[in-house]
Amino acid sequence: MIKRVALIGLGTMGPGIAARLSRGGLDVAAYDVSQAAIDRARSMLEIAGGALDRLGIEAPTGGAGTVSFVASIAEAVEGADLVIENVPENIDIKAETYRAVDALIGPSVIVASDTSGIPITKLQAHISHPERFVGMHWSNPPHIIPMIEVIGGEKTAPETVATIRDLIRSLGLLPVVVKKDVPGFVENRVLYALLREAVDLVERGVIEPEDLDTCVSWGIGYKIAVVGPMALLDMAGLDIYKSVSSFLNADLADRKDISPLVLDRTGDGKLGLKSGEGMFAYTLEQITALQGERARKLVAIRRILENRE
Ligand SMILES: NC(=O)C1=CN([C@@H]2O[C@H](COP(=O)(O)OP(=O)(O)OC[C@H]3O[C@@H](n4cnc5c(N)ncnc54)[C@H](O)[C@@H]3O)[C@@H](O)[C@H]2O)C=CC1
Ligand SMILES: Cc1ncc(C(=O)O)c(C(=O)O)c1O
Repeated sequence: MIKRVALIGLGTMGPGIAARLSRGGLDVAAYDVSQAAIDRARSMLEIAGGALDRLGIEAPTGGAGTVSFVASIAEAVEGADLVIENVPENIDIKAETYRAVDALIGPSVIVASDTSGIPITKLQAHISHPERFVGMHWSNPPHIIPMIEVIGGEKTAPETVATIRDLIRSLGLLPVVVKKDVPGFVENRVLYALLREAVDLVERGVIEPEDLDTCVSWGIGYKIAVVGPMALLDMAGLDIYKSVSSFLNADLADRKDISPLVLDRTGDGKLGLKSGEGMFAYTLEQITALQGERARKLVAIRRILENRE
């Protein structure tokens, strides 16, 4: 049974994951190399807790778990049943983290990565018990989005996948087991197909960025939360999809490299909210307001989708 979790990496994803796991009754030992990240994570925990309250997510009968911030990987993994790695999406940084963890844990401890899409088979090569290594891909913001992908690599034992799937279920979340270890798994393959087309349309001057967002959010986005793509095909009619895809598929963006628009912005340090400018420019007040508004609306929509409103 999983009761104690070591969480390594407290950037964008870590604090929300810690908040959700502890609300579900687990004890989390959280570690980051950066003191600034730890300080930020402390305040994020409180904000995430507020969102969980508004979602009506209560602690189990045994009570909520704890979150403790610790000063080393060794302290984090001590007594842990599960290690969740949340360090940057860079195979070298992840591999170094696994090597550090590997030397400190017993063979029964499961190591999970929140990688956005590096194949699990590649990552598990850096650990001495690859059968206990698994992908556990949360979606941002992780304390609010209930779906989590579970991915086994070539050497992952089926029991490891089942343990993580059951843990997610026991927390009242929605596990989706991905059957093949393809890059990007499923969520990000679909998201990145959409993002490639969206960036391409803006880059080619087909539409302004603000109008692209209105089109996708109020068109596809609004309905896709209610009707998934497979059900959408049935509602539209497969005959329509057949006709449109017969001429449209050949015209869709299919670039294999990173778009010049994204390379230019990142080259200028324009990374989005974290740097104050990306596709759009933001003041500090706008960033705070935007994050609050995102949480408020996602909570409200989730309550409706769960038939709780
Ligand atoms: N940002 C997103 O929307 C999502 C990201 N992910 C994935 O989750 C992982 C983490 O992503 P983010 O939170 O966005 O990254 P981030 O860059 O915001 O945070 C990473 C954190 O790891 C820390 N770190 C770096 N090396 C470390 C080490 N050796 N030991 C301990 N801490 C270390 C950094 O100080 C930083 O606070 C990545 O694999 C990413 O692809 C998954 C779902 C969504
Ligand atoms: C742009 C982008 N990339 C990756 C992810 C992820 O799920 O890993 C997300 C997300 O929203 O969670 C994302 O927006």
